[in-house]
Amino acid sequence: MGSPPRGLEDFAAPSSSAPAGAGAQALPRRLRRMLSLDDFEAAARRFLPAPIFAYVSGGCETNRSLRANRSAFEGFAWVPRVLADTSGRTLATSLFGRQYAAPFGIAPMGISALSAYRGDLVQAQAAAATNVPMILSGTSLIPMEEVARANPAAWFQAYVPGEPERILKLLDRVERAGFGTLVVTVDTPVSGNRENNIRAGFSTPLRPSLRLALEGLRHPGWLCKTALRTLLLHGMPHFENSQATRGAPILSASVLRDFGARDHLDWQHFALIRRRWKGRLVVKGILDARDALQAREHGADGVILSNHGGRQLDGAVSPMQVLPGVVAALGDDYPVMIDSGFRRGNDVLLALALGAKFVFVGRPFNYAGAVAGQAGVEHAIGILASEILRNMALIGVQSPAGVSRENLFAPSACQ
Ligand SMILES: Cc1cc2nc3c(=O)[nH]c(=O)nc-3n(C[C@H](O)[C@H](O)[C@H](O)COP(=O)(O)O)c2cc1C
Repeated sequence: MGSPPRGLEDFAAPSSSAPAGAGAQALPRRLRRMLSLDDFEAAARRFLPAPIFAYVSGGCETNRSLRANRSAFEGFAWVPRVLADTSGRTLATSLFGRQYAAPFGIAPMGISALSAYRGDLVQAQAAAATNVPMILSGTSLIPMEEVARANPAAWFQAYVPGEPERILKLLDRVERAGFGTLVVTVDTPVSGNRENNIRAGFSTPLRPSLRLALEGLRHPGWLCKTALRTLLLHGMPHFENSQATRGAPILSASVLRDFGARDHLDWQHFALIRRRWKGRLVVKGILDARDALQAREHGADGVILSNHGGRQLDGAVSPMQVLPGVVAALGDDYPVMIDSGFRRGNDVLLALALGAKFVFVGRPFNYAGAVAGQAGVEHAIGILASEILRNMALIGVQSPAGVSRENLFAPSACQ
């Protein structure tokens, strides 16, 4: 213990194509103490005003799904193979015809530029530098055009508006901005009951209050490096990307958001999107194999199994629990991706062993951007990548795609 995490390249076999990120360069001191993704959470808890930390970290109601997302991994165990010569192992992973440097990417997170200075850009640039995918949230605060310029390979996530006309206008804007992959999030017909946010004094838009002001003053690092810097250099942030035109400001006395009703959306709306959107189309927020089949039948190029990080339906099953059934229904070739609760390289490998093609990670990258900007996100990516690379050697496989149920103890238990 005590030594800083070694950079990814130190762990990579010479022939492996690993993300750059936390490579050979000396790490800033504040990052040397970040040995695992959870360390970023502890650092962000200190750095961020309590209402903002609560918004990022929280689930909803009793946090049952939030907890289940972590405990879902407990039921699996590896049976490693030995003397398997893994010296040539690589993290390189193909998805949608593109080779990424690792089998994971950054999940879409709304208002990331509130916790980290230019948060969406920071995530996009870190993803570009390390060659992993990053999904820009539809409730982000930096114009999508700017993020696409910084990372032309970034994906865009939409909470599609309720009216067909507004859906089409948004799609046209996303296409003009240059995004090639659209992710449609479908687990938010209404917002989850985030009473934890209310208790912590958080709302969107943020309402100015004495409590918020005091919290800002008690966190001078965030106040100066994120909040005031943003206001001085870029003005009041707005919801930039929820629709074809700029939306409401993030700080406003009125809590009215301009998203409108979405609980009437159905597969016909999705069919409309498919007809208009010529690029790659991914559905995020699926937990039932029947919905995954519907998505494929309606022309989706892939699905992301997700319970929204435990932020929507409290008690929703963890995606890891339904993954084997969904993969069985869709077959081994269809891109089934997954998120919610992934914190370790081990978690990523478990999902791949059960048939997922790719994993997305949310909160840790948000925390990493908050406490250390782009370098922080790159370091977090490097940590996760090095954990996967190390465990591949310990399990005895050459590539992330090389793990399978055969590497798991009692694989029948996970059907
Ligand atoms: C702060 C925050 C904001 C989020 N905003 C969005 C969003 O705008 N769109 C979306 O599809 N999912 C959103 N999510 C869900 C994530 O994309 C992802 O499903 C979830 O965070 C994965 O769980 P994890 O944080 O445990 O890795 C958000 C999650 C968090 C933590």
